[in-house]
This record gives sequence, structure tokens and C-alpha cells, in this order.
Amino acid sequence: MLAAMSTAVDASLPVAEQEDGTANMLGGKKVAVVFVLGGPGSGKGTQCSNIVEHFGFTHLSAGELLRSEIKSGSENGTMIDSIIKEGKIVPSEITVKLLQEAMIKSENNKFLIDGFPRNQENRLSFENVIKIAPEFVLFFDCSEEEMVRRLLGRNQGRADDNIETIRKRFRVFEESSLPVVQYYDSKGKVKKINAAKPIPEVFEDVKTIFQPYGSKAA
Ligand SMILES: Nc1ncnc2c1ncn2[C@@H]1O[C@H](COP(=O)(O)OP(=O)(O)O)[C@@H](O)[C@H]1O
Ligand SMILES: Nc1ccn([C@@H]2O[C@H](COP(=O)(O)OP(=O)(O)O)[C@@H](O)[C@H]2O)c(=O)n1
Ligand SMILES: [Mg+2]
Repeated sequence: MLAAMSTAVDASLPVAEQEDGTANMLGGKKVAVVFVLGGPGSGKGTQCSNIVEHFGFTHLSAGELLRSEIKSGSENGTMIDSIIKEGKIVPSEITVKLLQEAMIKSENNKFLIDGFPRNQENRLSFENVIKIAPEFVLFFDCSEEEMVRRLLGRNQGRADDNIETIRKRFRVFEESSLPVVQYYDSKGKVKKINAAKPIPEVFEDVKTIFQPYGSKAA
């Protein structure tokens, strides 16, 4: 079983290519990207940590990169901070640049890009600047009622985890992020997970999806 899993690895990832048939290359290496989407509180970050541990991906959370940018005192920090507090989406050029830098700096070639693309502008900017097509989109499906409960209990001191901003984030998710999921679904690239179950049960379903891409060891 283990041997079978490890032989599958390098042969199977990266496999995606761009629409014109060009390989997904970045800084001289062939890379694989999985976009991880789902409403605020659906469990993206939690499951990404599990995937990192079991399947050797590097986790890049767009939201975390933006929050670090605020903390670093960058010239865009104040603007990013007020956009996040409003639950809106930061201009793509900022987010794509942060993702690009992180991917180039990493020695890994398998990336989970969490919370991105959150709107069509994000998607097009990534396509035009980074020019990597995702292997697939992992989509966590969860009711708003459950997501509110999780966000209000998250306790990470986030400025946007208050009920007023949470409501705004849900609307932005519906209006701007779901169309991105629908776009990839029309291309047969979405793997949808029922995220309303307990964490280990959700991960069982996630594992089934990542199993063909091999274990961490390989
Ligand atoms: N399946 C789950 N069931 C219950 N709580 C969960 C589940 N997945 C995540 N959580 C909790 O919900 C909160 C939000 O999860 P997180 O992974 O940060 O979501 P996201 O990145 O999608 O906003 C965290 O406190 C996390 O521990
Ligand atoms: N692609 C992205 C991702 C996050 N963000 C901002 O960062 C906030 C937090 O994103 P996040 O992914 O950390 O939030 P969760 O869905 O994990 O709760 C979002 O509500 C946006 O304001 C963005 O502008 N663009
Ligand atoms: Mg998150």
C-alpha cells in the first residue's frame, strides 16, 4: 500500500498545464498548485495544515500573507488593514505579488494556495502574472450558520472575526468568490467537500482526493 502510494507521487504531480499546453513553470521549476476555496470559517486553514503534514505541500494562505504585510509595516499596510476590516478584497496586484514571492522563495514545488482566487480579478491576475493553472480547486462547502459559529469561536484575535464584518465577508464570498468556483467547475476542476462534519471526518474525504498525489515521504 505504502509502496504503491509513493511510486504514484512524482509521476502524478505536477500534471496540469496551461490552456495553450505550456507547462506550469516558475523560477525554473515545474510547480503544482491547488487552490483551496470555501466560505470564511469553512475550515480551509485547518485542513491545509493536515494536507501539509500528510502530503508534503507548502501552505500559502493569501489572508496570512496580507496580515503579515500589515504587521511588517509595509507602505500598503494601512490600506490592506482597512480593506480586511471591511471584509472586502485587496487589489490583486498586491496579493499576487506576495504569493509569487513566497512560491519563488520556497524550495518546494507543491503549493496549497488558500483563500485565493477570491474574485475573478484575483484569478485573471494570477493567470496573467504567475501563469500557472491549478491542478484542481478544493472547495469546502459549509452552511453560514455553522461558519458563523466557528468564526466567533476562532479566538485568533483577528480584526475581521466580529459579527458585523463576518456578515460582509459572507456577502463578498457569495457575490465574488462563488463565481470563481463556478468558473472552475465549468472546466471540471472543482473537488467539493462537505465541510460541515467534524475535522477528522472532513480530512478523511480530503485524503481520498490527495491520495493519488502521493504521500509526504516520496
Ligand atoms: N470541521 C470543523 N468542525 C468544527 N470546527 C472546525 C472545523 N474545521 C475548522 N474548525 C474551527 O473553525 C475555525 C475556523 O477554521 P479555519 O480553518 O480557520 O477556517 P477558514 O480558514 O476557512 O476560515 C477554527 O477555530 C477551527 O479550529
Ligand atoms: N485573496 C485574498 C484573500 C484574503 N483577502 C483578505 O483577507 C481577509 C481574510 O482572509 P482569510 O483567507 O485569512 O480568511 P478566512 O476565510 O480564512 O477566514 C479576507 O476577508 C479579505 O479581506 C483578500 O483580500 N484577498
Ligand atoms: Mg483561513
